[in-house]
Amino acid sequence: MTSRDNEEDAALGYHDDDDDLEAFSGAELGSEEGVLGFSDSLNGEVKPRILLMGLRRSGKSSIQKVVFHKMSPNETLFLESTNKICREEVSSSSFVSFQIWDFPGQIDFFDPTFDYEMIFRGTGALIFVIDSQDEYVEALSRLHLTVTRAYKVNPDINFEVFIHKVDGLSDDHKIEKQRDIHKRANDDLTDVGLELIHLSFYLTSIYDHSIFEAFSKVVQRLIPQLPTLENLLNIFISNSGIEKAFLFDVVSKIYIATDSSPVDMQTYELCCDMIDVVIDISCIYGLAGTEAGLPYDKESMAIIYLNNTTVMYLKEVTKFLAMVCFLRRESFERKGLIDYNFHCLKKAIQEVFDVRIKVQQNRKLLSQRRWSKLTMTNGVVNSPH
Ligand SMILES: Nc1nc2c(ncn2[C@@H]2O[C@H](COP(=O)(O)OP(=O)(O)OP(=O)(O)O)[C@@H](O)[C@H]2O)c(=O)[nH]1
Repeated sequence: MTSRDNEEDAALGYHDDDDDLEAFSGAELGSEEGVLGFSDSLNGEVKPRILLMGLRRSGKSSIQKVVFHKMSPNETLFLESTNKICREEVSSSSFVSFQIWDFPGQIDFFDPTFDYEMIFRGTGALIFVIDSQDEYVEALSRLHLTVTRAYKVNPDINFEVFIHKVDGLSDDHKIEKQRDIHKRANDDLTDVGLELIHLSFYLTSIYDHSIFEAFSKVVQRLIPQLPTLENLLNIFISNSGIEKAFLFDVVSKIYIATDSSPVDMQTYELCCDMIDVVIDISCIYGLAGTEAGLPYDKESMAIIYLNNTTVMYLKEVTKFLAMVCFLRRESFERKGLIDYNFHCLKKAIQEVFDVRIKVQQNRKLLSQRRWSKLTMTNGVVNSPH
């Protein structure tokens, strides 16, 4: 934990969910022969922060538990109200690596012990959850207050609004609610001359895949390498006769990149189901007796023939990432070509990671040099560690 973290903890009295962290221990960064090894170089990295905010009982903790802890939606009925800020590290891969802060219901911005400036300064995305099954007037005024405060401290935050619990609404009703919330929230910002602030809206529910899809978009916007990954996937599919390809984080089923053709919900759901099948079968029949963790490795791959002449193909990319693609049966006859192109794609992704690692190392070196200069001028010669 960095000194900055310690400072923040003291300011917040936050609570590190040990169990939660344990659940992710298998998904921490680590190097292993044959897989991308990122641990050393990224240890000193400050991870982008995602804040989960919203009124009490809007569904914040449920979202976190369902997406990152595989909790079944029904179990969330028994979740207790959060009364402290819960912070959790998610480090499934070098690309998907961030902290989630789950806030208890209302945050009092006027409480002097709550240093919101410090919190917003290091934030990458702020997710504001609105319960669509409830009256949302109060939620909208909270959203406005939160967004305007956060924007003043850090204008680079991505503001994401989850119109949540839409499972109880008809399709027409959903669209109507989204339009109304969108209009009111933007009108409020325009009234105070802050129309520059961009809010993104998502209709979500923990009872279907919409919450995973929305979270995927939130995470993607925090990945600086996204355009490069998209480009690589475009090149890959156009040279392999593939119709659609996704790069998935296997643990959370968040897709961190896809080619530039539009994503439809059904395709995304099929990919999630395929990952579940692969992991479930591997849990039962593979890797017996090995240490607990994800039964997913270099050999992991799966082919599913659908009854509409489409083939789904899953292959391991890194310890935590999988490529899932859709193609026609005729195209799959050239599996050799696809595998060769996949090999090139994997190498290219490795290079993207390597550049990131070099940048991180340079930053680390630079800060070490600055540190030693500082200690020398103070007449103390200490090692930075
Ligand atoms: N129908 C429906 N219920 C949901 C959904 N998400 C969460 N809930 C329910 O909403 C209730 C409140 O969820 P929590 O996750 O505890 O809400 P919270 O925002 O963390 O609440 P606080 O900790 O008090 O701030 C629970 O009973 C959940 O089962 C959803 O997508 N659909």
